[in-house]
Amino acid sequence: MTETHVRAVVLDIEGTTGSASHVHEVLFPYARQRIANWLAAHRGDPAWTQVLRETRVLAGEPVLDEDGAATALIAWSDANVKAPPLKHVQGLIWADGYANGELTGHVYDDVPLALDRWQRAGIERYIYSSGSQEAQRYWFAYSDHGDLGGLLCGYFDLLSAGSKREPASYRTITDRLGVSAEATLFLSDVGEELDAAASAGWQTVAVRRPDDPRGGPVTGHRTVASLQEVLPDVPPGAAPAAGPMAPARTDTGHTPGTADVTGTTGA
Ligand SMILES: CSCCC(=O)C(=O)COP(=O)(O)O
Ligand SMILES: [Mg+2]
Repeated sequence: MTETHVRAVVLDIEGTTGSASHVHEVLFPYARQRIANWLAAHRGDPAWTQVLRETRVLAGEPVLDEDGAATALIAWSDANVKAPPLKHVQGLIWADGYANGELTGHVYDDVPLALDRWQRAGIERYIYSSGSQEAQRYWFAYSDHGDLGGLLCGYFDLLSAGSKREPASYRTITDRLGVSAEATLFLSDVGEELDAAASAGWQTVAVRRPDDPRGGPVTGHRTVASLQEVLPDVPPGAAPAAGPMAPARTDTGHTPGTADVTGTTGA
C-alpha cells in the first residue's frame, strides 16, 4: 500500500505537531504548580469530584483526600506518567491559561499547510494524543498559528482510545473512523506507538523534528523531518475533493470543547 491510498491521517501532538520542549518546559510546569490551587478552588464542583474519583481509582486508595490527590497528581506529573486523571486536570488548568492569554499551543509551521493540503485532497484528519481531548482542542484552537480547529475532524485520547503503545487502541480508532486500517496513516515521534499502530495494520511514518535531541531515524519506520514530506501532491488552490471526511469547521469562532465531530462519537 502506498501513501496515495490513505483516507485518514492520525497525528500525535508532542514531538510531531508541536515541540516536546514546549510541552515539558512550559505546559507541564504550568499545570504542576497550579494543581493544588485548582483542586482547592474547584472543591465540590463536578470536575473536582471526577478528578478525585479518577485519582483514587488509579492510585488504588479509595479514601484519598484532596491533599493526597494533589500529591499523587504531582508525582505523576514529575514522572511523566500518562495517567488519565493527571491528563484530565492538566487539560482543565491549561484551558484557563489559554483563555487568559498565558498559553498558546506550539505548532510547527508545516502543520497547518499539511492539514490544509490533506483536507483539499479529501483525507480525514484526526489527533491522537495522551493529552485529554479538551487539552488537544485548546492546543489547536489557541495555537501560535491561530485557530486550527477547523482543519481537524476529531480527537482521540487515553480515555476514548486507550494507551498509545497498545495495538488494541488503534483498532478502537479504526472502528470509530469507519476507515480501513490499511488506509489510515499514523504520524508520531515514538517508535513504540508506531509499532503498535503497524501491528493494528495501519501505515506509519515517523516524525523526527530537527530540534529533537534524540536525532536520527526511528527504527523500522520511514522517518521525515517535516509533514511537508508526507502525502499527496495537491496543487495550491485546488478545489476541496469530495470524500468521506467530515465537513471541516472553518469558522474562527470555533469553541473548543464543542466540536460536533470528535474521537468519542466517531466521524
Ligand atoms: C495538548 S496535549 C499535551 C500533551 C500531553 O499532555 C502529553 O502527554 C503528550 O502526549 P503525546 O501523546 O501527544 O505525545
Ligand atoms: Mg509524541
